[in-house]
Amino acid sequence: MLEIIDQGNSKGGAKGRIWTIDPIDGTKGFLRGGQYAVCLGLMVDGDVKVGVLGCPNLPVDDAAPLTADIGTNATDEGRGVIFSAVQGQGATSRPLGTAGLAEGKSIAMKPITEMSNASFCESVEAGHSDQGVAGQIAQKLGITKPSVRMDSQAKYGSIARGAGDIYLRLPTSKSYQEKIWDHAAGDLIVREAGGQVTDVSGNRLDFSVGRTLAENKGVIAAPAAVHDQVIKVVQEVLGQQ
Ligand SMILES: Nc1ncnc2c1ncn2[C@@H]1O[C@H](COP(=O)(O)O)[C@@H](OP(=O)(O)O)[C@H]1O
Ligand SMILES: [Mg+2]
Repeated sequence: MLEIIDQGNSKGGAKGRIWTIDPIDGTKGFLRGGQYAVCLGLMVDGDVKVGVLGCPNLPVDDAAPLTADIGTNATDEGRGVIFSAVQGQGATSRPLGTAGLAEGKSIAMKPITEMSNASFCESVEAGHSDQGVAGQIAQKLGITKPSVRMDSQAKYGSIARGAGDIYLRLPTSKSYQEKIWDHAAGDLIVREAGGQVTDVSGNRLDFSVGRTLAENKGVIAAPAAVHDQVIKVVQEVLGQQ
């Protein structure tokens, strides 16, 4: 078993087929009974081709309102969802219940017609994303609803199915490099659901440079139609830091 685990030592990079797996993403969420995700991504020549997120504590219902304690009151039948996407083929969600896997249905991001009605989705852990800066960005965009804080790539799945609006991950340190297994699946699922996923500078996440997203800082995922508007304000606020 240990030998098999030790085979997961790929350096990543721009050539070949590489699987990323995060068996428990959102470890803190798993420990506190909140959100966590089992994450799988297939990259070919540094491009994400397949993404899968198993979220056992999210409700099956794509339309369930997104709250920090989402899923806690759901029954066993009503809880557990798998998000998946294949490049060029859209994104789906399917129930992951006690009865096994059910049929998938197509998911799409929710259009934001009024920015003031939108809300952010961000990490529970203040050390993973700068919540103070997120507050300033919200204010500049005219967003008044509090951010929904949840652990793991469940955030990507939640905005991809239109339950949430915008996912912000704002660097808390200059040196931290995001890991490819924390983002590969979510990046593809959101883009296939009609979203745009970039770093804080508006550059696409680059999965071709190794085990980390060394060329990127932070993550901004939003419906394609408003992504530029969000990046502009992110840049303004970060420029003032
Ligand atoms: N300083 C930091 N900035 C951003 N992400 C960090 C970080 N330190 C750890 N992480 C990553 O944040 C992930 C959880 O993200 P989130 O806050 O969205 O739930 C962790 O995954 P694991 O829980 O798999 O270790 C870990 O890889
Ligand atoms: Mg992780």
